[in-house]
Order: sequence, then C-alpha cells, then structure tokens
Amino acid sequence: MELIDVYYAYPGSVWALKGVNLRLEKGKKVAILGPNGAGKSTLLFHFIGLLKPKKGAVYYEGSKVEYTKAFLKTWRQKVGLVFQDPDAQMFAGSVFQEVSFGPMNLGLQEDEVRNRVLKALETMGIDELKYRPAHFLSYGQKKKVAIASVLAMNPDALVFDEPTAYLDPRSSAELVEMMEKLYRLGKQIVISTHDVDLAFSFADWIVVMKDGKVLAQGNPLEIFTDDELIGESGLEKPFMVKIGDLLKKRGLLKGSFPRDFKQLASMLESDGGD
Ligand SMILES: Nc1ncnc2c1ncn2[C@@H]1O[C@H](COP(=O)(O)OP(=O)(O)OP(=O)(O)O)[C@@H](O)[C@H]1O
Repeated sequence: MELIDVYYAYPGSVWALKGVNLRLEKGKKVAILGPNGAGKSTLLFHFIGLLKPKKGAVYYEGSKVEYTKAFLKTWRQKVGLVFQDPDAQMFAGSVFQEVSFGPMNLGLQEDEVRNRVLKALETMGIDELKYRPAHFLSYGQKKKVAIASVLAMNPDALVFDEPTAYLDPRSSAELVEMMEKLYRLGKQIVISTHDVDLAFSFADWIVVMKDGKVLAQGNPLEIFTDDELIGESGLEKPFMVKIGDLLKKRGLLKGSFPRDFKQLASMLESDGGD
C-alpha cells in the first residue's frame, strides 16, 4: 500500500491530511502513532477507500486505486478495517449473521460462508457466542465480533483503528496477543494509536503523525530515543524506554531496551542483558 502526496479535507472543514507520503511494507507490524486529531483515522479510511483523496493518489499492490464499485469490492476483500467503535461495524441479528454478512455479499456458496464464519469465530475464541444477538454483547465481545467479521473476508491485511481503546487491561492484552497471532499467520497488521507503550511493545515500524502530516518513521528504538522528535510530536516516551534509560544510567541494564515487562524482568535476572 502506498500513498503519494495525499491531501484530504472533510466537507466544510480544515485539511485533515496535508500531503501524506507513506509506503506500508508487507511483513511488518506497523503502528501509526500520533496525538488526538493528528489525522490517523482519516489516513486509515484511505487504506480501504472509504475516503478518496482530494489531491494525490493511493496505490495498492502497484495499481493506482480506482474508486469504482468493482475495484473497491476487490480491494476491501484484501484489506479489512476494524473500526475503533465496534457498533460502527454492526448491522443487526445474531453474531453468526453479523460475521456472515461480508462473505455472503461476496456471493460465496452457503457452505463456504458457514466455514469461513465458523473459522473466524474459532480464531477469535467466540464460538459460544454465535447465536447471541450482537447488539447486547459487552464492548470487548463486540470488538471480537467486529474482528471476526473482517477475518471472514479472508483479507491479506488487517487495519485496526485504536484497537485497545476502552478495553480493560486483560482484554487489551488478549487483543494484542490476537494481533500477534494473525501476524504469525501471515497477515499484514497496521494499527493506529496514541498509546506509545502499545506502539513500542507491538510494532516493528512506527509512523509518527502530527497535524495531518507524517513527521517521521522508523523502527521503535530510532523513534523513541529521538528526544527532539518526541518533543516535537507531542508524544511521550514509552514507559519501557524511560525505565530502560534510568537503569542504563545506573549501570543496571546493558544492550537493547526491553520491549515489555516480561523482557525487562528476564534482562534484569540475567544481570542486565548483554
Ligand atoms: N467527520 C468529520 N468532519 C469534519 N472534520 C473531521 C471529521 N472527522 C475528523 N475531522 C477532523 O480531521 C482532523 C483529523 O481527525 P482524525 O479523526 O483523523 O484524527 P485522529 O488522529 O484519528 O484523532 P483521534 O486520536 O482523536 O481519533 C481533526 O482536525 C478532526 O477534527
């Protein structure tokens, strides 16, 4: 996926994207990071053609995106967006109906639809919810249903807008584990977030956005050890980088920064790592 000099303004509003140039490499877990209002959601909507650039162009697998019904239909099978608010993705009926909606619209045979739905529910660990009305589920359950709906389309890439927003710590950790699993299954994963801790522990490529522009991109360490960039972006350093800095200054930690608490504990146990 590639965006070349993309500008977008909502009707009657200011520019939300101001010349975004960005290429998303396959095989990387990408986090689009930026403060509120930076343009992250607007950018994500361009990844599946929900919004069309006012200027500039979007390319998918080398082809310039066309905003025709046929192109969008094929494109949206390959790239699935999980909205921040799962209700934005729900129609009506049972979880089963909900998840079958996309594959049914592709015109697949009933057996194939059923297989895809059951597989998606199983991957998300929500098989037992299949006959429940989707609207009465908890927020965390709805989130899983929304992801299952996207998975049932069998996409190559999944894009998550603020995946852990409003989830409790346990559900958050479960969702991150799920995204890791999907990545291991060969899916391209892109998330948008303002959570620097999530970006640092999860992503291996970070795109920093501010005020409708890409301020910088790079691997997590490059990004989060650049004090000037952190200051300019309005973001904070992740907790693990702060604590890593402190432990390094005291000579208690050598080598790389821990990505999460588990790594920190094992580095300290092995005498500060190497
Ligand atoms: N539907 C809309 N109509 C008008 N302006 C909008 C609309 N949606 C977003 N904007 C504006 O576009 C800009 C970018 O918003 P966007 O939601 O893309 O940012 P974001 O980085 O995803 O923010 P957040 O983290 O708060 O979700 C903001 O100035 C916002 O006010």
